[in-house]
Amino acid sequence: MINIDNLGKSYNAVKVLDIEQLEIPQGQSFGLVGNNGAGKTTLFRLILDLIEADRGQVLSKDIAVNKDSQWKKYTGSFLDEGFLIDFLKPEEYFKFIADINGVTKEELKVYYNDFSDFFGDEILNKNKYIRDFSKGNQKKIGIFGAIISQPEVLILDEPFANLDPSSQIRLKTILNELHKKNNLTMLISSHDLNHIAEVSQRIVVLEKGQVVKDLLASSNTLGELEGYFNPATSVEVES
Ligand SMILES: Nc1ncnc2c1ncn2[C@@H]1O[C@H](COP(=O)(O)OP(=O)(O)OP(=O)(O)O)[C@@H](O)[C@H]1O
Repeated sequence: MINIDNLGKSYNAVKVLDIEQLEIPQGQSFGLVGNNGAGKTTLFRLILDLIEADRGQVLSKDIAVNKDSQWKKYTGSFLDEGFLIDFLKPEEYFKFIADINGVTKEELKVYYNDFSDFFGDEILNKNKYIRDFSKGNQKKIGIFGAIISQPEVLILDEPFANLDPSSQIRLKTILNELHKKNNLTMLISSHDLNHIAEVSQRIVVLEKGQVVKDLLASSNTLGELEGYFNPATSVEVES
């Protein structure tokens, strides 16, 4: 579904991404972890053709994302608040995205209903511009915006950050249900190893722009990740 081929990006002669080969098959829930500055957002920005690679390419359904924009029709994403239109109210923003993607008013109403627990009483009918919402609520608006089009591919950068604990739990349920129901290909980054382990079938660790671990989820995944990020706590896992 998404193929990364010999992809490299540097800033000021410093390599920030260097991935020879990475394939994310259709329907996989793919978690991306790594310390600050490891290159997670850079990878997502390259997949979404928001920045230009120095070398290599990203293919979505075998077509280079920087050569053809077909992928935009089936890809939903939210990386940061730059994706929002902050002088709109949430409903105006959602309608804008719905209109672009041919989602009807009725369908949008159904999605509002599906997301009512996640939104709480904080997002809809507030008569407030997106810029005036808290960081966590802006994140909820962005995540919902990415999902409205019912994409085949969903890319979210640190979706759990800034959310309160109840919303984090609800988001995990939403993502797992979407993944299962729609055979969604899901790319999610997070600093929270527990969360990422709960929503991913596969977890890749980036370090200094390189893939240093590529794990298929199992009962040992969390322990392996904790061992990697904090070797002092590493415990031998009996097989
Ligand atoms: N526009 C830019 N100009 C210069 N350096 C950049 C630019 N964008 C990213 N970088 C650098 O690239 C490296 C990777 O950044 P990136 O944001 O991809 O990391 P990250 O893994 O998402 O980090 P974090 O977990 O802190 O969000 C960092 O060293 C960052 O400073």
